[in-house]
Amino acid sequence: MSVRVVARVRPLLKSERELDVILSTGSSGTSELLKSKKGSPDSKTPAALKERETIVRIPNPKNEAEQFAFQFNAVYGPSTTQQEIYDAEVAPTVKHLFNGFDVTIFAYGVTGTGKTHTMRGGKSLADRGVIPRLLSSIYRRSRKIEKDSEGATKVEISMSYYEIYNDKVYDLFEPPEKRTPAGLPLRDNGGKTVVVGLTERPCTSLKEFESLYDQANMNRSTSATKLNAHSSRSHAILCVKVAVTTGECTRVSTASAIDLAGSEDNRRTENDKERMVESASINKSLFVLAQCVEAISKKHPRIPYRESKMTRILSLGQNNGLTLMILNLAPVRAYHLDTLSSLNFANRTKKIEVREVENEPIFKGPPRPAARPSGAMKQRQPLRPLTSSVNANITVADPSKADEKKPVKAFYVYSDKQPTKPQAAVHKPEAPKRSSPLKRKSDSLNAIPRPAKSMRYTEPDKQVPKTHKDISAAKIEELVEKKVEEILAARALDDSSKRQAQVNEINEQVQRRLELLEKRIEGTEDARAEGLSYLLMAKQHHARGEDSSALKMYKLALPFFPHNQKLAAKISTLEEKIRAKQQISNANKTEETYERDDMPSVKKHSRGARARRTTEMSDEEYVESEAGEESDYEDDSFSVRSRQKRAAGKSRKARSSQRERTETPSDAADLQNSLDEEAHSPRTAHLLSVINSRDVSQIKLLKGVGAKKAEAIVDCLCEMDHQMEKADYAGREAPQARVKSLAELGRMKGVGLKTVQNMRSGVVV
Ligand SMILES: Nc1ncnc2c1ncn2[C@@H]1O[C@H](COP(=O)(O)OP(=O)(O)OP(=O)(O)O)[C@@H](O)[C@H]1O
Repeated sequence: MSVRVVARVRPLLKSERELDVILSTGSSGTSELLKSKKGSPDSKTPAALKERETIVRIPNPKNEAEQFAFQFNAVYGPSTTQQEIYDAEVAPTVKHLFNGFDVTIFAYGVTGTGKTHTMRGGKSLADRGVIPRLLSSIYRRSRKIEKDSEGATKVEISMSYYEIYNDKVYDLFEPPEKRTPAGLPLRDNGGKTVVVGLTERPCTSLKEFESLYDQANMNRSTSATKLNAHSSRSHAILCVKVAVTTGECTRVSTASAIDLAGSEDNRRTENDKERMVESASINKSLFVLAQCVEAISKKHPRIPYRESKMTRILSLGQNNGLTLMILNLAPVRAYHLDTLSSLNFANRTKKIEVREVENEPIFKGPPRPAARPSGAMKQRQPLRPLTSSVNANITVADPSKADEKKPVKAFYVYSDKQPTKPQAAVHKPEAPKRSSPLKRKSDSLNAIPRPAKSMRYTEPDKQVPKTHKDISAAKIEELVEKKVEEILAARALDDSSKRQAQVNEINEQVQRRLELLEKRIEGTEDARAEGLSYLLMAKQHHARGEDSSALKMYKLALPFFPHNQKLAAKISTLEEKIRAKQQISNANKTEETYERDDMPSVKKHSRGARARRTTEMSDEEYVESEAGEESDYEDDSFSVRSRQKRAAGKSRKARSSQRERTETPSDAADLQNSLDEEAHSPRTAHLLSVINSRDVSQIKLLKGVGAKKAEAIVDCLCEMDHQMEKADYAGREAPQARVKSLAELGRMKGVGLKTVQNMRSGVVV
């Protein structure tokens, strides 16, 4: 069965106009624009909705007269309520979940198109999204099953909730302070990707779920961006495990509800540095997802799942069960290109075939008292060698026949007649034993032999006594126990302890090697992500015409892609461009100097006066406002003259503004002194670090600094680099120039001491 893809078009937001609606639905003859406003139901009644549209139309951006049509399993218009979309798309999957099928529901779309609204929804009953409604149905069905079976069937529900933020996995049931910088590792386990060390919380009622879920959502990374006041900065994955136990047979299935972060066009978001890094990571993972979908639909032998944690976890086309994708769309022109690319992505996704495989039931001994943990107890994913091993052999789920089958299956588990097939013991759904991250079928080209599992399997004396205890009540377990004891005794006779020590040693070595390998792989992935984020930032600087910053970013990206000729070419082109710009500006400066030297009013200045002039005249505001006036040339006497003018009391207004802008030598010295005193305060350190970051978006946030001044500062830093390279490094690449003191900052072109003080006063540490 292929992935079911439905589109949901959100209503217009307050800031959007009906005029800008470009999406329509229906066949070409009867196509109707999707433009109802939030809260104003359009002409469609719920009954009409049952006929369900399946086509979305969007104009060709290059030729508006033409339209592209995309067909999905269903299309929901702006007036569709949360209840309607749940009833039509999600409710039917609940019965499959209880029949042992895994269900995956994910929302995909550009930022601000309604993914979180669809998945989580609002607080009111009517606004509740897919997730709370799904949980409500699960609890209702559980109670019904338990009641109908008069207690013979028990349903246990537990859940884990985590986010993938900047390509790192964090447990949302844990407070952010407990997070480690590297996040939680992933492992492949029996064909499924599992997160190691994730908290799994038992959850017995809807109320309990709601409080857990709300609390966990507070740990989720969200921020305001220009396009969405509550933008999700991470992909959030909620896994609800449903275990239905009848007698000794347990069937476990999982519903995964995924709220993906939305792709972002950073030319529109105006993101700052931190948001930009998040955005780069979000865009990268969505790009990899698109590549995976493309590779699957084109039947490529290699699907690049491993290139991002999100795609590894989502494993589209690899997971069994039912998969539903809700494509969220905004109806307006501002999203035109993004919507088109989402529609193309969804169009490819709908062709992906998923195996509709039912999870096999797990055969257990009598339920243990600890099987249903209560309260907020933290339950790590358990190791269950027996259940999984038995599970691997079971074909009949009928509990009445279970007794007949048990001895044979249990015997299989611990018999040493089949030591060459250790996989049976390892292929269990919930035992997160270490396994190679290179295991996936699609990555088989890169796969390396993995002796680890067989080594682990041959540790019977570590596993068996625990399992003995677990199954000692049943007759069959006595048989198994006996058999195991016989085997152990035989091994003991055979100097088994010596062998065991060897096995342990090898096992540890293998484990260490695997860890090293994983670290190396994860390290490479992290490095690549970092490199990509530099590239993205470089592109964004470039697009804004900030060539110097773009060049810096490209240079920072270079070590991550050392053999990328395109990147090297880009860097040298930019260098050329900047050099040419500098030559032009130098030439202009020289011309200006000549002109000034030629002027009769220009006097030779004393050293102190010249320094003062630099200080006074370097303040950009001052230079701008006084441009063309006499002060340009009469600086040495300027402050004295202005005092004289003040005394004469002429044109007070004009002078008072001039007074504000003009520093007397002693004012400048005071200012300089106070800045020197503050030279090593945390505030100064922070200010200098912002300046030295060369990040225009950060610098422009400083008090009294606008975009232009910020860019001028970065340009000035780049010019300093250039001068250092020329003067001290004979044209070789020099380390980045840094501003080391406030005085130095004040000397920069277009800054000035007053500006520095202004900037500094606005810094909060
Ligand atoms: N079907 C809808 N009905 C009413 N309001 C909606 C609907 N869909 C989205 N909205 C509103 O649109 C805004 C953006 O929605 P939401 O935060 O869910 O977007 P998102 O796709 O999750 O964005 P991001 O990827 O940035 O997290 C919110 O104010 C939300 O209330």
